[in-house]
Amino acid sequence: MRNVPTNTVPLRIITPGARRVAVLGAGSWGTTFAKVLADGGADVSLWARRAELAREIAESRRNSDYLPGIDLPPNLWASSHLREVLDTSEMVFLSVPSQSLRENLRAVREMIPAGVPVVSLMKGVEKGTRYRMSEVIAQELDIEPGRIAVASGPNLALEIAKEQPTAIVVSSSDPQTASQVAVAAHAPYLRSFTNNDVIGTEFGGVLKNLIAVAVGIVDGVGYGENTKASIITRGLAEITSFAVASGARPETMSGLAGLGDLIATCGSPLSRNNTAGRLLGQGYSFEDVVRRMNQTAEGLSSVAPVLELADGLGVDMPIVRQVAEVLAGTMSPRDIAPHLTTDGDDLPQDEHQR
Ligand SMILES: NC(=O)C1=CN([C@@H]2O[C@H](COP(=O)(O)OP(=O)(O)OC[C@H]3O[C@@H](n4cnc5c(N)ncnc54)[C@H](O)[C@@H]3O)[C@@H](O)[C@H]2O)C=CC1
Ligand SMILES: O=C(CO)COP(=O)(O)O
Repeated sequence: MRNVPTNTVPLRIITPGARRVAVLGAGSWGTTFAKVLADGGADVSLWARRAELAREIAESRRNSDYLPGIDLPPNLWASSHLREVLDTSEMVFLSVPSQSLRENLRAVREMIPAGVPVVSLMKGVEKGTRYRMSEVIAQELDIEPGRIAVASGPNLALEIAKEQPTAIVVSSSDPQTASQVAVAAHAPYLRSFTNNDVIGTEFGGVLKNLIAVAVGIVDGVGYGENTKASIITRGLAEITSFAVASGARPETMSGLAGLGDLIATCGSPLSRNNTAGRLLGQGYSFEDVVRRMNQTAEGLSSVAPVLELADGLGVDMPIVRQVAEVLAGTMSPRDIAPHLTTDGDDLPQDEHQR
């Protein structure tokens, strides 16, 4: 990170008439999304946990640890003080690691302006409780579901920060909230769609991470495109079964938040989940992988709660189960070929059977 003087006061630019939005979490996605919102015309305040990062963003318009080489726009301001960031905001976006969401919400509960939409940008499930992020938000902020939205899609942060065009879907049970958020969450390089399938949109983002870990594992082992394509295809069938059994619509899983994100995450070395899998496939232990990753790989935390949910739903998830075994060290990465592995009792299996 660049050294910036500590005795200067970052300036916040206020544009008359501009929408004022807050983003909590200044990692790669929170900062990129703050840029999207600012490029879409909003005045954005971004909360960074570390004061030196807030200062770097506000003064140098850079987040050099997470988004090296990216210039941030002048209407994006940052602070490490939650109250300053949330004050007068008309919309709040949340982008902290999923396992820390509940504690962060407890800290801001009293500061979020009444009646404003609250939007999850996160792709995880809470360990222990197995709640989706929108459920944690509803519980901790005690707000009606129609005020909550989730946004998901093929959204590798660094590509978007470089203004490479992509799309995202904003979902809420209240179509007005979804539209309001989608209007704010756009930029010349990011097109926002809407839907009202919150469960599918959220689970799409969670589940594709697990398939990306599996693809990373076989990549690390040295297997080629057939293996990866088979895992992606059977992975889509597996995550669709899970999501539909949870109440999602199947078409959401073939949309941006499902198939779209699956392709992006499974195919890119920028994906942290894919990278974590590749390290496992190369023989690193789970502990080594966690030590080497200095960014959030949500899939590693979501495996256990997703499998617990699958058990309750009676849905078989062979790929995710084998990822769990590799993580636990009870299966060699070389043996992960979930589309091929069977005890033989259930052959032949109809490809379209769920
Ligand atoms: N990076 C990406 O391309 C995308 C990420 N996401 C999702 O966004 C969420 C955030 O991930 P990233 O920004 O990528 O992670 P990151 O690892 O880049 O940044 C996480 C940020 O949270 C901070 N943090 C760590 N522990 C915290 C705590 N206990 N309380 C508050 N802040 C804490 C870190 O200091 C860091 O600034 C995840 O759920 C991820 O799945 C969604 C779409 C794209
Ligand atoms: O969600 C993402 C892309 O849509 C980012 O994936 P990773 O968290 O694996 O980097």
